Amino acid sequence: DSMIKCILYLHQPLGFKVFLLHFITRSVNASSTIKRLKGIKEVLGQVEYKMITPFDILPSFYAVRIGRVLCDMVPCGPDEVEQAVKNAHAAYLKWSKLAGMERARVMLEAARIIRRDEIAKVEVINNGKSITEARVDIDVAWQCIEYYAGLAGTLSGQHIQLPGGSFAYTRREPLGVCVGIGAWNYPFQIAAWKSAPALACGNAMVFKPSPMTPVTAVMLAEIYAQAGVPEGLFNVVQGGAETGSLLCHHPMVAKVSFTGSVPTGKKIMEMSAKGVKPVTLELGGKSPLIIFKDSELENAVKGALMANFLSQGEVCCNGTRVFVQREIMPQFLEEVVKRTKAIPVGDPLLDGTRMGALISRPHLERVLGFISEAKKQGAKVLCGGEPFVPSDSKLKGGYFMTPCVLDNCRDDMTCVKEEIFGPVMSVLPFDTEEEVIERANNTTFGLAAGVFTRDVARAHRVAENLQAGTCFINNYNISPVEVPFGGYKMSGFGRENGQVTIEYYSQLKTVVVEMGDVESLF
Ligand SMILES: NC(=O)C1=CN([C@@H]2O[C@H](COP(=O)(O)OP(=O)(O)OC[C@H]3O[C@@H](n4cnc5c(N)ncnc54)[C@H](O)[C@@H]3O)[C@@H](O)[C@H]2O)C=CC1
Repeated sequence: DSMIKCILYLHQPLGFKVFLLHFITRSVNASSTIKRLKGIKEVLGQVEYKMITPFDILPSFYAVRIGRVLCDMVPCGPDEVEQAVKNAHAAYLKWSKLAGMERARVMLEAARIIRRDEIAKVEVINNGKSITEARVDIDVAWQCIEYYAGLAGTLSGQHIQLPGGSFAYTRREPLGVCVGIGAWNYPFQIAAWKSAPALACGNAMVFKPSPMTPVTAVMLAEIYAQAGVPEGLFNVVQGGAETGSLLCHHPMVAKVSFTGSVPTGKKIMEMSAKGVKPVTLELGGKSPLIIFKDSELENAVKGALMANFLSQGEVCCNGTRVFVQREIMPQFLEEVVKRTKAIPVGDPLLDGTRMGALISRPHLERVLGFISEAKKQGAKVLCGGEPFVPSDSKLKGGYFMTPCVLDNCRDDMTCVKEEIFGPVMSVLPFDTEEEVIERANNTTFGLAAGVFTRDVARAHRVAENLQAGTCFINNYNISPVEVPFGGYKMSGFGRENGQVTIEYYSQLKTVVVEMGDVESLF
C-alpha cells in the first residue's frame, strides 16, 4: 500500500507530444476532487499541458493499458477515511430525510448527466477493455441509477392488524454510511451498482475503487455532485487493502458491499463481523456452460464466446467450463475456434476492436501460466493463448493476448478448477444430463451457469439443479439491471440489481401501537 502508481499520459494527435498529468491524489469527495483538478493548473503551471475535466476529454486523450503509468495516487490513510466517513454521515442525515421522490429526482438527473462516450473513453484508459464494451458498461450504469431512482419512491412497509384495534406497521429505513469496495474489471459500473440502491434507500456511500482502476469512480462522484446530492453523500477514497480495512473497521460504517476475490471477501467478512455489520459479497466464479446436442448450434457457439471473452475474460460470472455433449463436439469446436480466431484484438479505443488489454503485466503472466500448466497436464491449445503485440508501435508494451480455446480438458485440471480471469475457454465432453449436472456442481463456486437446449423441460430441470445464483437458458452474460445478480456457495451472498437489493441497503423497523389499556402481568 505504499505508493500506488498510475500515471496518465496524453498524446497529441500530431507530433506525439506527451503530457504527464498528476491528478486526484486523494479524492475524498467530489468537491475536493474538483478543486484538485483545478489545482493541477497551478501545480503544473510551468509545464505544457492541457487541462482536462471528465467532461472535457480531448479527442486526443489517448493512453490504454500499454504499460505506462497513468497518474500517481496516494492511498487514503486514517485521516482521509475519517473525513470521508464523517462527511458521508453528515450528508446521510440530510438525504435520508428527503422524500423518496425527491431522492429519485436527483438520481434521475445523475443518470441523465452520465454521458456515455466521454466516460467510456476514460474507462478504456482506466481498464483496457474495448470501447464497445465500455459503452455498454456506462449504459448499464446509468440504467441502474435510473432503475433505483424509480424504486426510491416506492419504499414502504406493511400494516399489521392486531386485536382490539391495535396495530403494528413496519418502516423501511436506511442503514447509514455504507461502504463500497470495488474490483478493477468494471470500475464505473460497480460504483453505480453499489451506490444506486444505497442512495435510493437514503444511505450515503464511501466508495473505494480498486487501485488498478482509480479514475472513473471519481467521475461518478462528480456526476452525483452535479446532480445535486448533499455534499459528501458519495465519497471516493483511493487506496488498496489498508484503506479498505480502515473502512471496514470504522465504527460509523453500517454496511460493506464488496466485489472482488474470495480470499479478500473472507477478510472483509471477518473485519465486518467485529462491528456486526451486514456485508454483500460478490466474489469469483468458475461457472459451467452446458451445451446439449439438440441446441441451435450457432447460438450455442455465440453463447460460449459471450460466456468467455467479454472484458478479456476478466469477468466473475464467465462460463469458463464449457461442457459439450459428445455427439456435437467436432462441429462445436470447429465453429468456436473459427470465431475465436476472428476476434479483433488490439487498440481498445478503436470501434472495430473486440478485445483489449489485460489489467496488468503480472496478471497477463498469470493467465499465460495457466495455459502452460494446462498444456503440461494434457490439454490441447486449439487457438490463441499467446502474448499479442499489436502492429501499432504505441501499443507495443501492452498486456495483450490472443483468446484461447483449450480442448482435451479433464475435470481435475487446474485450468478447469481454478478461476483464470482471462480469455481462456476450457471445453469438456459429456454424455448424459445427470452426469453433467454432477460435474457442473462439483466446484466450491456458484456464481452463474448456463444451458443451451431446445428441450424446454430439460432447460428448466437443469436450471433447477445447478447450484448457481444465476442460470442462463439459451444465452449467457446478459445482466439487465432489473434482474438480481449474486452468488451461491463461495461466490458470495447478498444480491445486486433488481428489487430485492433494496433489502440489502435498508433495515426494517416495526412500530407496535396499542389502542387500549396496558394489560400488565405485574
Ligand atoms: N462476483 C462479482 O460480482 C465479481 C467478482 N470479481 C472477482 O474479483 C477478483 C478480481 O478482482 P481484484 O480487484 O483482483 O480482487 P481483490 O479481492 O484483490 O480486490 C478487490 C478490492 O478489495 C480491495 N482489498 C484488497 N484487500 C483488502 C483488504 N484486506 N481489506 C479491504 N479491502 C481490500 C482491493 O483494493 C480492491 O478494491 C476475481 O477473483 C473476480 O472473480 C470481480 C468482479 C465482479
